[in-house]
Amino acid sequence: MKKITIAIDGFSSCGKSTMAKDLAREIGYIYIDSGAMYRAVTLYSIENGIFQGNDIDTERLRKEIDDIHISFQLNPETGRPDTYLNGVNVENKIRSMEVSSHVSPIATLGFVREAMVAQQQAMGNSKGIVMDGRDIGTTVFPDAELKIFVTATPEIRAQRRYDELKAKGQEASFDEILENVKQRDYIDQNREVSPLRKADDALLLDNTDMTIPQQKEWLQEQFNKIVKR
Ligand SMILES: Nc1ncnc2c1ncn2[C@@H]1O[C@H](COP(=O)(O)OP(=O)(O)OP(=O)(O)O)[C@@H](O)[C@H]1O
Ligand SMILES: Nc1ccn([C@@H]2O[C@H](COP(=O)(O)O)[C@@H](O)[C@H]2O)c(=O)n1
Repeated sequence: MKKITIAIDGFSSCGKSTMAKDLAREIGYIYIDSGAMYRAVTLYSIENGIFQGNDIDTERLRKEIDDIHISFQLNPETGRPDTYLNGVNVENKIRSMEVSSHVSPIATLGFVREAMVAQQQAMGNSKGIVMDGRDIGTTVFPDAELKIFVTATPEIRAQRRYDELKAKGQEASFDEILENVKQRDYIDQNREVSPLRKADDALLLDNTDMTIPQQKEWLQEQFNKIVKR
């Protein structure tokens, strides 16, 4: 069967990667979490003194961007890809609130986006890929055969993230998560380069009142429609 490219974009914490990973596993495609790449650049910047408080030393980051190598390796325990930064597994570190609260300003920088988009396009050049993010259907793979744009209310998204952190035994504040979700949405939608927006040819999915199995079934149906055409 011919392989296609699947782009899943949308607001933060709305379930993009949950849907994308499940579909990729079912259909035997590669799954790439593009947000993890921006998170890895952010972690690098935090750990290497590129952040001074909330200020970014953009000139230093520009010089060092080509030294930031991001890769993914399947974790046999979770069955999901873990993110590696310069050869080190940073999957847990990049999900911290510290990284979440610094990532969107890093993702506004044109040279960072250029470097990430080039790597993402190289990962998808043989098709058979499901990639989720903010600009996959608009910039990274504008010719993707299947494009989805996911949304849900900020409150439900914050609640899902809060439940996830609690289930992992991590400290979490619902208000802090809600604030972070709203702030990232604002920065992502209003940046100059590749702002978050629905591609004209993307299908809209509001999953506020959907369960994980329901959204999984919906996505599988959309995939089936495309490949059976
Ligand atoms: N329909 C749903 N109902 C309830 N919980 C959900 C649903 N979809 C996803 N979740 C849960 O919501 C949380 C966020 O989902 P996920 O990480 O897939 O979102 P995301 O859009 O990829 O987030 P981010 O943009 O921050 O990477 C996870 O704990 C996931 O299990
Ligand atoms: N294609 C993308 C993906 C992500 N971002 C930025 O990274 C942040 C973290 O992404 P998550 O998917 O892990 O939430 C996100 O808030 C965006 O600022 C991006 O710009 N483009």
